[in-house]
Amino acid sequence: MENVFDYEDIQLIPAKCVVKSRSECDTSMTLGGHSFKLPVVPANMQTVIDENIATYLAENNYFYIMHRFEPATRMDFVKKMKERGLLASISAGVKGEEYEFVQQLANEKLSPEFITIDIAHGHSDSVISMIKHIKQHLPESFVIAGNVGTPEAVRELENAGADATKVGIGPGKVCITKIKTGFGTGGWQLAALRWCAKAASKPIIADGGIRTPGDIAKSIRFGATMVMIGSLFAGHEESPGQTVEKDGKLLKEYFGSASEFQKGERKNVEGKKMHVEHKGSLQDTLTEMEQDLQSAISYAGGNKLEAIRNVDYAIVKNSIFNGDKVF
Ligand SMILES: NC(=O)C1=CN([C@@H]2O[C@H](COP(=O)(O)OP(=O)(O)OC[C@H]3O[C@@H](n4cnc5c(N)ncnc54)[C@H](OP(=O)(O)O)[C@@H]3O)[C@@H](O)[C@H]2O)C=CC1
Ligand SMILES: Nc1nc2c(ncn2[C@@H]2O[C@H](COP(=O)(O)O)[C@@H](O)[C@H]2O)c(=O)[nH]1
Repeated sequence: MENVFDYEDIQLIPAKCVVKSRSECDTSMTLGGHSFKLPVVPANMQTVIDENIATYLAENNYFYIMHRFEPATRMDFVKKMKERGLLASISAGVKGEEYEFVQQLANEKLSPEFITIDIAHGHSDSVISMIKHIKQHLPESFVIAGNVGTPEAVRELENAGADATKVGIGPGKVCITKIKTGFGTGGWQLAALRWCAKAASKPIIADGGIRTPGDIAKSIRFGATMVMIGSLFAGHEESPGQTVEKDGKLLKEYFGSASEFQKGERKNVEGKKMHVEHKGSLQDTLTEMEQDLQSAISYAGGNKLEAIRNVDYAIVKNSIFNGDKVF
């Protein structure tokens, strides 16, 4: 590992503008042969996405990944999305019952367009075996596997058949993996992304640690095809987390998928619960992200997302915020 840095340590360097208006800049991207408006996906967590949000995103050409924490509803969810002509994008784990679920989908000829294998330590035989199981029974599904934090892991999961890998162990806002285990990419997620992206031959999804819209552009610069975001999406009026009022201010609950709140027990806890500011509508945030990304593309000197991939950058260690509050 040579240079180690994170989002706040980097600034992208502007190139000459080639557009007359930022509205000319195109933020769309493709994954698995499907085109989406933004290279952004809300985290597959229970306080970030539910069926209503998934449907809204699918109807409006945004990528989504439904979480896996209400397993009994997944089959019906896939059916409903298919009946409406919408993309079905679900998550799976690696335990025994998940193998049966995949088999059941295959028996019913229900092939979700996207399946994300979502476990904490994705560089494992259990994930490799699940990738192979999905590819055997649902060969049409695009498989995203994770989470990982090393080039070796990216290569192994790709070789096992994963169509994309998800990078990020512990950079999340409600993550306590770093504190509980001493491991992860928390604090150097952007450098880990670059490290992994250099080894990847398929798309990478950068997962966790995004705190500002500018971090999306930085992720693209360092090799991400898509960026998964939890905390910035958890506070909307549509968000599934409970709304609470504190000192006259509206807040929304956001908890980790490995938190005691999610698990219902205090075992192998690697996540916590917090409250995030109530932010209004989800579409407002998506629109703001699109505009900020259009602006980023213009600073990169192009009119498409790809322009960001080649810009120069400066490492300005921990100096960006200088105590300023961005939002
Ligand atoms: N991105 C991140 O940094 C992290 C994300 N998470 C999220 O939390 C949720 C729960 O994750 P997870 O606990 O993996 O899911 P599960 O509870 O479904 O566990 C999946 C399987 O992997 C095993 N397992 C989990 N962690 C390890 C490990 N470190 N070494 C060996 N085996 C392991 C589990 O067994 P057993 O429980 O018996 O060990 C279980 O059999 C997921 O949504 C995940 O994305 C959790 C932590 C980090
Ligand atoms: N270590 C843990 N990571 C978790 C947990 N629940 C979710 N996550 C990861 O965080 C990101 C979202 O990060 P954010 O910075 O955008 O808020 C999410 O996609 C997961 O990968 C957890 O309990 N522990």
